[in-house]
Amino acid sequence: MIDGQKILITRKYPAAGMDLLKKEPFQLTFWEKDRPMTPAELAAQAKNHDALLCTLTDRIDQPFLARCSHLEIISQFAVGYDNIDIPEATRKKIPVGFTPDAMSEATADIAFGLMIAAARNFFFLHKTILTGEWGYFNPTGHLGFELKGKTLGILGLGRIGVKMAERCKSAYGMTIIYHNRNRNLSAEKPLDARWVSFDQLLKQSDILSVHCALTPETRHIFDAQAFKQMKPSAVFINTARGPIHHEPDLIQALNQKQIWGAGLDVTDPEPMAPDNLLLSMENVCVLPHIGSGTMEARDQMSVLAAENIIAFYKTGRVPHIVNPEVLA
Ligand SMILES: NC(=O)C1=CN([C@@H]2O[C@H](COP(=O)(O)OP(=O)(O)OC[C@H]3O[C@@H](n4cnc5c(N)ncnc54)[C@H](O)[C@@H]3O)[C@@H](O)[C@H]2O)C=CC1
Ligand SMILES: O=CC(=O)O
Repeated sequence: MIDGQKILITRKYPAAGMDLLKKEPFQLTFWEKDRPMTPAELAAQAKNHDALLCTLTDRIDQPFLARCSHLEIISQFAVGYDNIDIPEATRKKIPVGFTPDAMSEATADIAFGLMIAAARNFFFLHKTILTGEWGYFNPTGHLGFELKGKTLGILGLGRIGVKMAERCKSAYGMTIIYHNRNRNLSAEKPLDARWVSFDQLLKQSDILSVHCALTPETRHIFDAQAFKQMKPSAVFINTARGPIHHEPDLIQALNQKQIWGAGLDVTDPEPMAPDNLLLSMENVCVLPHIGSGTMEARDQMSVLAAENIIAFYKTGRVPHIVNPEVLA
């Protein structure tokens, strides 16, 4: 039953979901600043609240949970939840909600866009106009490559990976290979996709697009050893989480031409420093974590994050939950 529970809302989230919360008899606290709270601010605020609506810039780690074990629900505005210590929240019996599929199309669009942008040097060539280097049409300068018929390798063929594969198959007739811990049998047939080992994914992909969660297993899975196995003509795309690739190793692989280029929507750390070497490289395109950055996706994320809290207090259930065992 909703009866004046205090909800801490850690950022400015789209009105679509916040209006749903405002219609209920909650006591809402909105953090009005444009920056995230520091860990100390977050813990101090959360101490006086029953529930938290947070996002990937909030560190919900063991020290935070030790201070805030009274929280009744944590509702994450994102599908990725690597900022939350899920085992610890589960031990403390705190249900964690998230917002799956709200941004699958939007994020796949960014992966697809980065693939074309890196294959054709979009960002670097844009800068040559700004610096006055665009002289004449150059028959041999800054040539990219075509995507038709190439092999797309996906690490993590889940909700977003499938959308990326669909785009590449229908636009360019690409061959789809993927690596997951468990095969995605329902996606294999429509995509004509083939499961391969991680090593084979590295060796066979012309475009390698990352769509798995950041976990201890995937952290720095793209390191010097991995890049060495890739084709010198390959493009590496990461729209999942920055720490999945080891940035110094990626820079070295690009410098040594072990791979052809990279398209990144995520970096480690975020934000990336403006003087980062990757930003001056010809075949590299970097975006500031905007995979879910459409009005449609962000509205839907906001609605799902609000609904998770409302449903929890009305029914005891969380429609989109990371740790269902807490409510079992
Ligand atoms: N750039 C952005 O703004 C966005 C980034 N993301 C990131 O994308 C990730 C994926 O999102 P969804 O597709 O919705 O998740 P999902 O759970 O549907 O798909 C992830 C897939 O990765 C596979 N996987 C997990 N661990 C693996 C491993 N060690 N090796 C190989 N495969 C593994 C899973 O089996 C699953 O098929 C999120 O966790 C998030 O970090 C999500 C949304 C927006
Ligand atoms: O990075 C965004 C997310 O939803 O996860």
